[in-house]
Amino acid sequence: MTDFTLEDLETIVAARAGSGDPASYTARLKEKGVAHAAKKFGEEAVETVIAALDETDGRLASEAADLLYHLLVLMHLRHVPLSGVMAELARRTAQTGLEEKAARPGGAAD
Ligand SMILES: N=c1c2ncn([C@@H]3O[C@H](COP(=O)(O)OP(=O)(O)OP(=O)(O)O)[C@@H](O)[C@H]3O)c2ncn1[C@@H]1O[C@H](COP(=O)(O)O)[C@@H](O)[C@H]1O
Repeated sequence: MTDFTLEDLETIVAARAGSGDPASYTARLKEKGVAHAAKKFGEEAVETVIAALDETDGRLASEAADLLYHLLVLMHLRHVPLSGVMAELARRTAQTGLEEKAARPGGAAD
């Protein structure tokens, strides 16, 4: 159990992205831009799927960690704070997932 939160990681990502430190992977992602960060996120998503289907729980946790880190970098580069995502998730708790899906534009349940 750890008390480390996604908000903590978001703060680290913001600091490292703006650090200009040549040793920082986050700063390097920022230099390469949103399209590159989005591509990296997509790669990590695929690796998470593969781990979910075929690998150990430990490997899945590791790939999920890569995925969440890359999501936070992508959100930072697009200036969308985690608090905005949490507010959207909080709003959705008022209904079930299928009700929320049906309420989306063109989102009738399948
Ligand atoms: N949580 C992470 C984290 N998760 C994954 N990664 C990096 O994401 C990369 C993913 O691996 P890949 O093989 O897909 O990519 P790669 O081949 O290394 O890189 P590319 O050349 O393909 O871009 C690895 O380099 C990992 O080190 C992370 N890099 C940083 N963090 C956090 O960000 C903090 C700041 O890191 P720096 O910005 O590097 O100081 C760290 O202390 C951590 O808390």
